[in-house]
Amino acid sequence: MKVGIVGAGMVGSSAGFALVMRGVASEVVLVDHNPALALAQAEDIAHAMPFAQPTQVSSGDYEALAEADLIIIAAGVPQKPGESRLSLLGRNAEVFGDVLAQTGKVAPDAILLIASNPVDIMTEVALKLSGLPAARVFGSGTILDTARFRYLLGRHLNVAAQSVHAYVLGEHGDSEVLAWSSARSGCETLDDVADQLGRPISEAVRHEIDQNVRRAAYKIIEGKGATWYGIGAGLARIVQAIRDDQRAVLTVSARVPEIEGVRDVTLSLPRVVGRDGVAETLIPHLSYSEATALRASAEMLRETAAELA
Ligand SMILES: NC(=O)C1=CN([C@@H]2O[C@H](COP(=O)(O)OP(=O)(O)OC[C@H]3O[C@@H](n4cnc5c(N)ncnc54)[C@H](O)[C@@H]3O)[C@@H](O)[C@H]2O)C=CC1
Ligand SMILES: CC(=O)C(=O)O
Repeated sequence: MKVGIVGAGMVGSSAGFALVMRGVASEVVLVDHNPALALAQAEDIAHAMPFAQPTQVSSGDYEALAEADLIIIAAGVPQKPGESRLSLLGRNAEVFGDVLAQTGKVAPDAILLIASNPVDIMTEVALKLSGLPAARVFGSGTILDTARFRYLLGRHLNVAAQSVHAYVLGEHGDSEVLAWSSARSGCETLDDVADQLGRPISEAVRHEIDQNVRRAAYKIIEGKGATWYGIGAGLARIVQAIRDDQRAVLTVSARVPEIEGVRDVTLSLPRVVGRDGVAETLIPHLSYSEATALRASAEMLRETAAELA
Protein backbone atom coordinates (compact mmCIF):
# COMPACT_ATOMS: atom_id res chain seq x y z
CA MET A 1 0.00 0.00 0.00
CA LYS A 2 1.34 3.44 -0.94
CA VAL A 3 0.70 5.99 1.81
CA GLY A 4 1.27 9.71 1.34
CA ILE A 5 1.65 12.04 4.31
CA VAL A 6 1.09 15.77 3.83
CA GLY A 7 2.57 17.71 6.74
CA ALA A 8 5.88 16.24 7.83
CA GLY A 9 5.96 17.87 11.26
CA MET A 10 5.63 16.01 14.55
CA VAL A 11 2.36 14.23 13.76
CA GLY A 12 3.10 13.41 10.12
CA SER A 13 6.60 12.12 10.82
CA SER A 14 5.43 10.07 13.82
CA ALA A 15 2.76 8.50 11.65
CA GLY A 16 5.45 7.71 9.06
CA PHE A 17 7.66 6.15 11.73
CA ALA A 18 4.78 4.10 13.15
CA LEU A 19 3.83 2.85 9.66
CA VAL A 20 7.38 1.68 9.07
CA MET A 21 7.82 0.05 12.50
CA ARG A 22 4.45 -1.69 12.16
CA GLY A 23 5.07 -2.76 8.56
CA VAL A 24 1.78 -1.37 7.37
CA ALA A 25 2.81 0.26 4.07
CA SER A 26 5.02 -0.78 1.17
CA GLU A 27 5.76 2.87 0.44
CA VAL A 28 5.59 6.07 2.50
CA VAL A 29 6.00 9.50 0.86
CA LEU A 30 6.31 12.66 2.96
CA VAL A 31 5.30 16.04 1.51
CA ASP A 32 5.55 19.41 3.26
CA HIS A 33 5.66 23.02 2.17
CA ASN A 34 9.08 22.92 3.80
CA PRO A 35 10.72 20.32 1.49
CA ALA A 36 13.95 20.28 3.52
CA LEU A 37 11.96 19.17 6.57
CA ALA A 38 10.17 16.44 4.61
CA LEU A 39 13.49 15.17 3.26
CA ALA A 40 15.12 15.17 6.69
CA GLN A 41 12.19 13.31 8.26
CA ALA A 42 12.16 10.74 5.44
CA GLU A 43 15.89 10.10 5.84
CA ASP A 44 15.66 9.82 9.61
CA ILE A 45 12.76 7.36 9.38
CA ALA A 46 14.51 5.36 6.64
CA HIS A 47 17.53 4.88 8.90
CA ALA A 48 15.32 2.73 11.17
CA MET A 49 14.83 0.27 8.28
CA PRO A 50 17.23 -2.46 9.45
CA PHE A 51 15.21 -2.61 12.68
CA ALA A 52 11.81 -2.21 10.99
CA GLN A 53 9.70 -3.73 8.19
CA PRO A 54 10.81 -3.27 4.57
CA THR A 55 9.23 -0.03 3.35
CA GLN A 56 10.29 2.52 0.74
CA VAL A 57 10.45 5.89 2.47
CA SER A 58 10.92 9.11 0.51
CA SER A 59 9.93 12.76 0.32
CA GLY A 60 8.85 14.82 -2.64
CA ASP A 61 6.43 17.31 -4.06
CA TYR A 62 2.76 16.58 -4.66
CA GLU A 63 3.58 14.71 -7.89
CA ALA A 64 5.22 12.05 -5.72
CA LEU A 65 1.78 11.23 -4.29
CA ALA A 66 0.52 9.92 -7.65
CA GLU A 67 -1.14 6.53 -7.22
CA ALA A 68 -1.19 6.80 -3.44
CA ASP A 69 -3.87 4.52 -1.99
CA LEU A 70 -4.25 6.68 1.08
CA ILE A 71 -3.11 10.15 2.12
CA ILE A 72 -2.77 11.22 5.73
CA ILE A 73 -3.20 14.98 6.13
CA ALA A 74 -1.34 16.36 9.14
CA ALA A 75 -0.51 19.79 7.70
CA GLY A 76 -1.25 23.02 9.50
CA VAL A 77 -0.69 24.59 12.86
CA PRO A 78 -0.83 22.80 16.22
CA GLN A 79 -2.16 24.29 19.49
CA LYS A 80 -0.04 26.57 21.63
CA PRO A 81 -0.17 25.96 25.40
CA GLY A 82 -3.71 26.70 26.67
CA GLU A 83 -5.17 27.03 23.17
CA SER A 84 -8.19 24.88 22.20
CA ARG A 85 -8.27 22.77 19.05
CA LEU A 86 -11.21 24.75 17.71
CA SER A 87 -9.17 27.96 17.76
CA LEU A 88 -7.02 26.50 14.93
CA LEU A 89 -9.96 26.30 12.55
CA GLY A 90 -9.46 29.45 10.46
CA ARG A 91 -5.74 28.88 9.96
CA ASN A 92 -6.03 25.18 9.11
CA ALA A 93 -9.04 25.62 6.83
CA GLU A 94 -6.84 27.91 4.73
CA VAL A 95 -4.06 25.30 4.64
CA PHE A 96 -6.59 22.65 3.55
CA GLY A 97 -7.68 24.79 0.60
CA ASP A 98 -4.12 24.57 -0.70
CA VAL A 99 -3.48 20.92 0.25
CA LEU A 100 -6.74 19.45 -1.07
CA ALA A 101 -6.39 21.27 -4.40
CA GLN A 102 -3.02 19.57 -4.85
CA THR A 103 -3.95 16.08 -3.66
CA GLY A 104 -7.11 16.18 -5.80
CA LYS A 105 -4.99 16.68 -8.91
CA VAL A 106 -2.43 13.93 -8.29
CA ALA A 107 -4.37 11.27 -6.37
CA PRO A 108 -8.08 11.99 -6.83
CA ASP A 109 -9.21 8.55 -5.64
CA ALA A 110 -6.98 8.13 -2.60
CA ILE A 111 -8.66 7.63 0.78
CA LEU A 112 -8.09 10.77 2.86
CA LEU A 113 -7.29 10.30 6.54
CA ILE A 114 -7.38 13.63 8.34
CA ALA A 115 -5.33 14.34 11.47
CA SER A 116 -5.09 18.16 11.53
CA ASN A 117 -7.15 19.89 14.20
CA PRO A 118 -9.92 20.60 14.87
CA VAL A 119 -10.10 17.18 13.26
CA ASP A 120 -13.89 16.80 13.02
CA ILE A 121 -14.35 20.12 11.27
CA MET A 122 -11.24 19.63 9.13
CA THR A 123 -12.70 16.30 8.00
CA GLU A 124 -15.88 18.13 7.03
CA VAL A 125 -13.77 20.68 5.11
CA ALA A 126 -11.85 17.89 3.35
CA LEU A 127 -15.08 16.10 2.45
CA LYS A 128 -16.44 19.25 0.79
CA LEU A 129 -13.21 20.20 -0.99
CA SER A 130 -12.42 16.70 -2.27
CA GLY A 131 -15.89 15.77 -3.54
CA LEU A 132 -15.11 12.16 -2.53
CA PRO A 133 -17.73 9.87 -0.99
CA ALA A 134 -18.03 10.20 2.81
CA ALA A 135 -16.73 6.66 3.37
CA ARG A 136 -13.36 7.67 1.87
CA VAL A 137 -12.79 10.90 3.80
CA PHE A 138 -12.58 10.51 7.54
CA GLY A 139 -10.61 11.76 10.49
CA SER A 140 -8.61 10.10 13.23
CA GLY A 141 -11.29 11.57 15.50
CA THR A 142 -11.25 10.11 18.98
CA ILE A 143 -8.97 7.17 18.19
CA LEU A 144 -6.41 8.83 20.47
CA ASP A 145 -8.90 9.71 23.23
CA THR A 146 -10.22 6.14 23.14
CA ALA A 147 -6.63 4.89 23.48
CA ARG A 148 -6.06 7.23 26.43
CA PHE A 149 -9.28 6.02 28.07
CA ARG A 150 -8.37 2.33 27.62
CA TYR A 151 -4.84 2.93 28.84
CA LEU A 152 -5.97 4.75 32.00
CA LEU A 153 -8.70 2.20 32.77
CA GLY A 154 -6.22 -0.64 32.24
CA ARG A 155 -3.75 1.04 34.56
CA HIS A 156 -6.39 1.52 37.25
CA LEU A 157 -7.68 -2.08 36.98
CA ASN A 158 -4.20 -3.54 36.47
CA VAL A 159 -5.22 -5.31 33.26
CA ALA A 160 -3.83 -4.84 29.75
CA ALA A 161 -5.21 -1.81 27.90
CA GLN A 162 -5.77 -4.21 24.97
CA SER A 163 -8.29 -6.09 27.14
CA VAL A 164 -10.29 -2.99 28.01
CA HIS A 165 -13.14 -2.20 25.62
CA ALA A 166 -14.19 1.39 26.10
CA TYR A 167 -14.88 4.23 23.70
CA VAL A 168 -14.74 8.01 23.54
CA LEU A 169 -17.38 9.54 21.24
CA GLY A 170 -18.27 12.90 19.73
CA GLU A 171 -15.76 15.71 19.25
CA HIS A 172 -12.03 15.11 19.44
CA GLY A 173 -11.88 17.94 21.90
CA ASP A 174 -13.30 19.50 25.02
CA SER A 175 -16.90 18.26 24.52
CA GLU A 176 -15.97 14.60 23.95
CA VAL A 177 -17.99 11.90 25.70
CA LEU A 178 -16.44 9.01 27.62
CA ALA A 179 -18.91 6.14 27.24
CA TRP A 180 -18.52 4.73 30.75
CA SER A 181 -21.82 2.83 30.68
CA SER A 182 -20.68 0.49 27.88
CA ALA A 183 -17.07 -0.03 29.05
CA ARG A 184 -16.18 -3.71 29.52
CA SER A 185 -13.31 -6.07 30.27
CA GLY A 186 -13.80 -9.77 29.67
CA CYS A 187 -17.54 -10.47 29.94
CA GLU A 188 -17.98 -7.99 32.75
CA THR A 189 -19.15 -4.43 33.07
CA LEU A 190 -16.54 -2.05 34.37
CA ASP A 191 -18.03 -1.94 37.87
CA ASP A 192 -18.13 -5.75 38.06
CA VAL A 193 -14.51 -6.07 36.91
CA ALA A 194 -13.45 -3.34 39.32
CA ASP A 195 -15.24 -5.12 42.22
CA GLN A 196 -13.76 -8.52 41.34
CA LEU A 197 -10.27 -7.07 41.13
CA GLY A 198 -10.65 -5.03 44.29
CA ARG A 199 -10.07 -1.77 42.42
CA PRO A 200 -13.35 0.11 42.72
CA ILE A 201 -14.09 2.99 40.41
CA SER A 202 -15.20 5.68 42.83
CA GLU A 203 -16.51 9.08 41.72
CA ALA A 204 -13.04 10.50 42.41
CA VAL A 205 -11.37 7.86 40.20
CA ARG A 206 -13.95 8.47 37.46
CA HIS A 207 -13.35 12.21 37.60
CA GLU A 208 -9.58 11.79 37.50
CA ILE A 209 -9.71 9.46 34.49
CA ASP A 210 -12.17 11.76 32.71
CA GLN A 211 -9.88 14.75 33.19
CA ASN A 212 -6.77 12.79 32.22
CA VAL A 213 -8.44 11.83 28.94
CA ARG A 214 -10.17 15.15 28.20
CA ARG A 215 -7.24 17.36 29.26
CA ALA A 216 -4.40 15.07 28.05
CA ALA A 217 -3.44 17.23 25.08
CA TYR A 218 -3.35 20.43 27.19
CA LYS A 219 -1.12 18.78 29.78
CA ILE A 220 1.30 17.27 27.26
CA ILE A 221 1.46 20.51 25.24
CA GLU A 222 2.38 22.38 28.45
CA GLY A 223 5.23 19.92 28.96
CA LYS A 224 6.66 19.39 25.48
CA GLY A 225 4.89 21.73 23.08
CA ALA A 226 2.84 19.17 21.13
CA THR A 227 1.62 15.56 21.13
CA TRP A 228 2.76 13.06 18.51
CA TYR A 229 3.50 9.46 19.55
CA GLY A 230 -0.05 8.48 20.49
CA ILE A 231 -1.61 9.90 17.34
CA GLY A 232 1.20 8.52 15.16
CA ALA A 233 0.43 5.01 16.44
CA GLY A 234 -3.31 5.59 16.08
CA LEU A 235 -2.96 6.69 12.46
CA ALA A 236 -0.87 3.61 11.64
CA ARG A 237 -3.55 1.42 13.31
CA ILE A 238 -6.23 2.93 11.06
CA VAL A 239 -4.09 2.42 7.94
CA GLN A 240 -3.56 -1.22 8.92
CA ALA A 241 -7.32 -1.76 9.22
CA ILE A 242 -7.71 -0.42 5.68
CA ARG A 243 -4.77 -2.26 4.14
CA ASP A 244 -5.85 -5.63 5.55
CA ASP A 245 -9.57 -5.00 5.09
CA GLN A 246 -9.88 -5.85 8.79
CA ARG A 247 -13.33 -4.40 9.40
CA ALA A 248 -11.93 -3.29 12.74
CA VAL A 249 -14.18 -1.26 15.04
CA LEU A 250 -12.41 2.05 15.61
CA THR A 251 -13.62 5.45 16.77
CA VAL A 252 -12.95 7.61 13.73
CA SER A 253 -14.63 10.84 12.69
CA ALA A 254 -17.02 10.72 9.75
CA ARG A 255 -20.31 12.14 8.54
CA VAL A 256 -23.42 10.61 10.10
CA PRO A 257 -26.91 11.43 8.76
CA GLU A 258 -28.32 11.74 12.29
CA ILE A 259 -27.14 11.25 15.86
CA GLU A 260 -29.08 12.15 19.01
CA GLY A 261 -31.41 14.30 16.91
CA VAL A 262 -28.60 16.26 15.21
CA ARG A 263 -28.48 15.87 11.43
CA ASP A 264 -25.51 15.69 9.06
CA VAL A 265 -22.68 16.08 11.49
CA THR A 266 -19.08 14.83 11.42
CA LEU A 267 -17.90 13.27 14.67
CA SER A 268 -16.57 10.08 16.16
CA LEU A 269 -18.62 6.96 16.71
CA PRO A 270 -17.50 3.34 16.63
CA ARG A 271 -17.01 2.57 12.95
CA VAL A 272 -16.27 -0.58 10.98
CA VAL A 273 -13.11 0.29 9.02
CA GLY A 274 -11.95 -1.79 6.06
CA ARG A 275 -10.56 -1.62 2.53
CA ASP A 276 -12.86 1.15 1.33
CA GLY A 277 -12.67 3.24 4.48
CA VAL A 278 -15.66 3.58 6.78
CA ALA A 279 -18.00 0.67 5.97
CA GLU A 280 -20.51 1.02 8.81
CA THR A 281 -21.36 3.20 11.79
CA LEU A 282 -22.39 1.49 15.02
CA ILE A 283 -24.90 3.69 16.85
CA PRO A 284 -24.22 3.30 20.58
CA HIS A 285 -26.73 2.71 23.38
CA LEU A 286 -25.81 5.33 25.95
CA SER A 287 -26.94 6.34 29.41
CA TYR A 288 -29.16 9.42 29.61
CA SER A 289 -26.29 11.71 30.64
CA GLU A 290 -23.95 10.33 27.95
CA ALA A 291 -26.63 10.76 25.28
CA THR A 292 -27.24 14.34 26.45
CA ALA A 293 -23.52 15.08 26.32
CA LEU A 294 -23.21 13.52 22.85
CA ARG A 295 -26.09 15.65 21.61
CA ALA A 296 -24.38 18.78 22.95
CA SER A 297 -21.09 17.78 21.31
CA ALA A 298 -22.86 17.09 17.99
CA GLU A 299 -24.78 20.38 18.14
CA MET A 300 -21.60 22.34 18.79
CA LEU A 301 -19.81 20.66 15.86
CA ARG A 302 -22.79 21.14 13.56
CA GLU A 303 -22.96 24.86 14.40
CA THR A 304 -19.21 25.34 14.00
CA ALA A 305 -19.24 23.62 10.61
CA ALA A 306 -22.23 25.71 9.52
CA GLU A 307 -20.43 28.95 10.42
CA LEU A 308 -17.58 27.93 8.13
CA ALA A 309 -19.85 27.09 5.18
N1 LIG B 1 -5.97 14.29 15.49
C1 LIG B 1 -5.22 14.22 16.58
O1 LIG B 1 -5.48 13.41 17.48
C2 LIG B 1 -4.05 15.12 16.68
C3 LIG B 1 -3.93 16.16 15.81
N2 LIG B 1 -2.88 17.02 15.88
C4 LIG B 1 -2.89 18.10 14.91
O2 LIG B 1 -2.03 17.77 13.82
C5 LIG B 1 -1.60 18.97 13.18
C6 LIG B 1 -0.10 18.95 13.00
O3 LIG B 1 0.52 19.00 14.26
P1 LIG B 1 2.13 18.93 14.38
O4 LIG B 1 2.65 17.88 13.49
O5 LIG B 1 2.45 18.89 15.82
O6 LIG B 1 2.53 20.35 13.79
P2 LIG B 1 3.91 20.73 13.09
O7 LIG B 1 3.96 22.23 13.09
O8 LIG B 1 5.01 19.97 13.71
O9 LIG B 1 3.72 20.20 11.60
C7 LIG B 1 2.81 20.76 10.71
C8 LIG B 1 3.46 20.75 9.35
O10 LIG B 1 2.52 21.21 8.39
C9 LIG B 1 3.27 21.86 7.38
N3 LIG B 1 2.41 22.71 6.58
C10 LIG B 1 1.78 23.86 6.96
N4 LIG B 1 1.08 24.35 5.92
C11 LIG B 1 1.24 23.49 4.89
C12 LIG B 1 0.78 23.46 3.55
N5 LIG B 1 -0.03 24.41 3.07
N6 LIG B 1 1.16 22.42 2.77
C13 LIG B 1 1.97 21.46 3.23
N7 LIG B 1 2.45 21.45 4.50
C14 LIG B 1 2.09 22.44 5.30
C15 LIG B 1 4.32 22.65 8.16
O11 LIG B 1 5.42 23.01 7.35
C16 LIG B 1 4.69 21.66 9.25
O12 LIG B 1 5.83 20.91 8.93
C17 LIG B 1 -2.09 20.12 14.08
O13 LIG B 1 -3.27 20.68 13.57
C18 LIG B 1 -2.35 19.43 15.41
O14 LIG B 1 -3.28 20.09 16.22
C19 LIG B 1 -1.91 16.87 16.82
C20 LIG B 1 -1.95 15.81 17.70
C21 LIG B 1 -3.05 14.89 17.75
C1 LIG C 1 -3.26 17.66 20.14
C2 LIG C 1 -4.34 16.70 20.19
O1 LIG C 1 -5.32 16.82 19.50
C3 LIG C 1 -4.25 15.61 21.12
O2 LIG C 1 -3.17 15.24 21.58
O3 LIG C 1 -5.30 15.06 21.50
